[in-house]
Amino acid sequence: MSKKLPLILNVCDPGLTSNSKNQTKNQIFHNLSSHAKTVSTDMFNTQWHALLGNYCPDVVYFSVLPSSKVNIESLKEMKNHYPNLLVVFTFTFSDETEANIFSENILPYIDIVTSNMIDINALVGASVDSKITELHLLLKMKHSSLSCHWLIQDGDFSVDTWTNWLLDQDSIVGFHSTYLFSDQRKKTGIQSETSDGLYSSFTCFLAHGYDVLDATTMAKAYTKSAALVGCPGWPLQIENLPLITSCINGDYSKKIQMLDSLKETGQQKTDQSFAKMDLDKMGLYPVVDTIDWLDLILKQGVKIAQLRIKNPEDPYLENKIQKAIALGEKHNAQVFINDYWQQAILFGAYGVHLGQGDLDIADLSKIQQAGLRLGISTHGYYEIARAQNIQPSYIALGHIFPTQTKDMPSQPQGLNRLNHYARLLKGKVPTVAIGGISIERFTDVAKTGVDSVAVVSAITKADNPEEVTTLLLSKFNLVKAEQTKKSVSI
Ligand SMILES: Cc1ncc(COP(=O)(O)OP(=O)(O)O)c(N)n1
Ligand SMILES: Cc1nc(C(=O)O)sc1CCOP(=O)(O)O
Ligand SMILES: [Mg+2]
Repeated sequence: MSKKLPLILNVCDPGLTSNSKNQTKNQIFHNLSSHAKTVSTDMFNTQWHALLGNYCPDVVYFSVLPSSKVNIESLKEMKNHYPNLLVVFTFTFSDETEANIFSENILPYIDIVTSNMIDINALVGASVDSKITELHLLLKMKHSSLSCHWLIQDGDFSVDTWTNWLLDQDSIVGFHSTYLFSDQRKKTGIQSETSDGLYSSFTCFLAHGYDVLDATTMAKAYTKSAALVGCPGWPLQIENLPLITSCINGDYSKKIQMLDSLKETGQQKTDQSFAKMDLDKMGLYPVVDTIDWLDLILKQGVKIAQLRIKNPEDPYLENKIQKAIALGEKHNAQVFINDYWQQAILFGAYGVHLGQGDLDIADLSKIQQAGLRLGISTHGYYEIARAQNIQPSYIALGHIFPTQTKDMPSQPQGLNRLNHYARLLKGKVPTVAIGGISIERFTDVAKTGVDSVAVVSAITKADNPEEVTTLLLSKFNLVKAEQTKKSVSI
């Protein structure tokens, strides 16, 4: 059965529905496997009910001129009828009155505003050289303008750095890409062309069901490859992911310098990569919470495992970490310690596994300088881009299926996305799939090409854990042997 393509209702001003800008947008929708129905603002105003009634779009995308007359009542009724429908609106500033109409009447019905830095500065009365943190504060002060997301296009021709900012009430995230345009393209106003490409591809990724952070990450990757090669499809090159600087859901007072200085300098990728893994020893990756479990699985021949103790008050924590390291050495296996990076360094562990939240707190340089491997959890493209900037020893991709082992704030990724992630990262950084991977699902997960498949309950809840461990080891080896055979015969 073929999968239904996501649908975008593309609302443009009359006269713009058939121009070349719109052709470029339609090309992007097509390249990114989305359907778009393009209608004029007039048509939206008078017929939105019929347009949405036939079959409901995933996103309504308004890319209209400042003079455009989007009917506020229609917008309001639409949002009341379809509260979950995502509405993206490109804001362009014309004058103070238009800006106030936008803020007071249109903004409450929009989920994501896309705009450029100059127009946003004008909207909030900021000077052109305002820092992003100042702009964020001004937007917060202005009405309830940060109840939605703002995707802002910034850029500096002089250093070929293209930055987008994603703002909401408590967060500032910077997405930075550096690439060269020819002088000719610069002269012909490439900036607006780039914003259109970015917003249109962003809308497609939203329509595919990605959240705003993932959709922005992918739109940046798409527009970079469009600038470099012309007409790309689904982004598959890790080099095109943006560099990311962020302060999510928190007080950014300690990060002001890092967030603001980027606007002038662009961010440098860290020049330290973490120690490499032995790829031949990846494969079945059990994650366990006791030394007994670790002993059991290592005795079955497992060569990569993790000690994950979630009680930091455990009186025997240090002793257990030391035992885990010793067991790893005895069995010549790669044993990672979850969370406790200081103790892992102190006792000379093979590696440490950290989550995204830990990345802001842990001293990554210390871990890297001590020669420990680093594994990082991710749950989508944004976190992958963030992890990739750190050049870890492996990237974990979770959670693939619903899991009972841990409360997850994110949605299960599924095999389709895992396939994309595995292709994106193949040969660049080793990958580990985790989350809800049962014995029955194990082979399908291994077939995506990930380097390791991590399991908790498949082993720890099994009637016969030794037997299941050897079964999963042999399942992985079988898939690997088939993949090697295929790659040799190609
Ligand atoms: C291999 C692997 N992948 C992901 C995780 C999850 O780590 P984290 O996000 O830090 O969450 P906790 O495990 O600490 O609850 C992992 N431990 N191992
Ligand atoms: C510890 C953990 N981290 C996850 C992530 O997605 O980051 S999922 C997970 C639990 C995996 O357990 P099970 O194999 O029993 O589903
Ligand atoms: Mg952790």
